[in-house]
Amino acid sequence: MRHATGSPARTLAEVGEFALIAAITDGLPAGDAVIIGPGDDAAALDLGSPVLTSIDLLVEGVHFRRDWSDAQSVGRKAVAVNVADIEAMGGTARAIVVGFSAPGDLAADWALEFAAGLREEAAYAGVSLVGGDLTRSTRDIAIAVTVLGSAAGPVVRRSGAGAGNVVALIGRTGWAAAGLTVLGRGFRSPRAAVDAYRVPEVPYGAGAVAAAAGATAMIDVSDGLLADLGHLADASGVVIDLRRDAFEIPEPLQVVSAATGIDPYALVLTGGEDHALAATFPAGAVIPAEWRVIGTVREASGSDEANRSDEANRSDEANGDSGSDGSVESDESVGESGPRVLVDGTPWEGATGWDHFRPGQRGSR
Ligand SMILES: Nc1ncnc2c1ncn2[C@@H]1O[C@H](COP(=O)(O)OP(=O)(O)O)[C@@H](O)[C@H]1O
Ligand SMILES: Cc1ncc(C[n+]2csc(CCOP(=O)(O)OP(=O)(O)O)c2C)c(N)n1
Ligand SMILES: [Mg+2]
Repeated sequence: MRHATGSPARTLAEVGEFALIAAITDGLPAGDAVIIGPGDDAAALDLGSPVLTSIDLLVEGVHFRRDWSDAQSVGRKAVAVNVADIEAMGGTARAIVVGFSAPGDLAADWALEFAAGLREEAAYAGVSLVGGDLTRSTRDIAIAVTVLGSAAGPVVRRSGAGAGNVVALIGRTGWAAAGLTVLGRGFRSPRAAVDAYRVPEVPYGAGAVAAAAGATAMIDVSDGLLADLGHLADASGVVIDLRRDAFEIPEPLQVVSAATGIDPYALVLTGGEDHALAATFPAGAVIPAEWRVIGTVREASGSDEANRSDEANRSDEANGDSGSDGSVESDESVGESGPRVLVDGTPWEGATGWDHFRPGQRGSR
């Protein structure tokens, strides 16, 4: 793609908006859902129905840093985190539109490598890039990806979990948080954890398989397993009880835990950004291959119900908010407000996941 913008050292201001659009869209492949791709006032798609759509933003300094992630990884992540939301509905992502905003002095190469990352992950995930928008920003890079998808069967909501269901998980948890933690402390290893932070390994295709297998509720794990299952439990009006011994601590997480003193279970249970899928299935359902049963669903008691939308049971421990001083903040506010997600029958003390506007929760830059 570099040919369209000339020398790699050129800035966006030198390249200009339309040459950059041309460089991004030149020769883009289009899937069979695409009627009109980039280049007109809107794209046209034939998705059948229903159409699933979702958007996620990636903001420099909040979701990524240019010194921690290369542009191609940021492009791949921008696609992956969005496709994960369609997976979590039991659907199949078909198309994305991408908003990209960057300062004029950004190296054009960064934008082109970002676009290459978009293409790479889009091809891998089976989605077509059908449009977008470019603007200049005053300082930081911001990316907004909207994804469109279709569902062959009924869509799987967060609200369908019932007492007696089993809870199952596919994909990794804790890896990205482990990577973010070490990057926050100035290290680049273990490499597998840092790579997981840069680009999540989304279990593409697993959402539709879970839907076909009768999943009653589903969510992707962006903020942290306990936090996201809390959203699902909240929407379903149930309590989820996880079994700690259902979780193995993979080797890179053992290394990060040993080096930092962070509880490896805090990483696995509360670390965000791996975009695993968590779903509930009826008791006795055949759980699809590669899903691991991690817990059960039970009825909310009266006091649980009264506190249905109370999210006091959360904080930020495993999301790499270890600060430059290396300290880990925790939240003691679990208590009278019955938490909706338990571990071995007990409320989790402290971190359940990431909350952008929580005091002390921040992306560093
Ligand atoms: N600015 C907004 N306007 C309308 N809906 C929003 C906005 N922000 C979030 N939502 C909706 O709130 C729900 C939860 O958002 P979020 O936690 O970001 O979901 P996810 O983790 O799946 O990306 C989603 O249905 C999302 O579409
Ligand atoms: C530089 C940097 N600091 C901190 C983080 C950690 N972080 C940022 S957002 C986030 C949670 C997931 O992002 P969000 O925008 O909430 O995704 P959504 O739930 O909407 O899918 C985490 C763990 C990061 N990825 N990069
Ligand atoms: Mg979101």
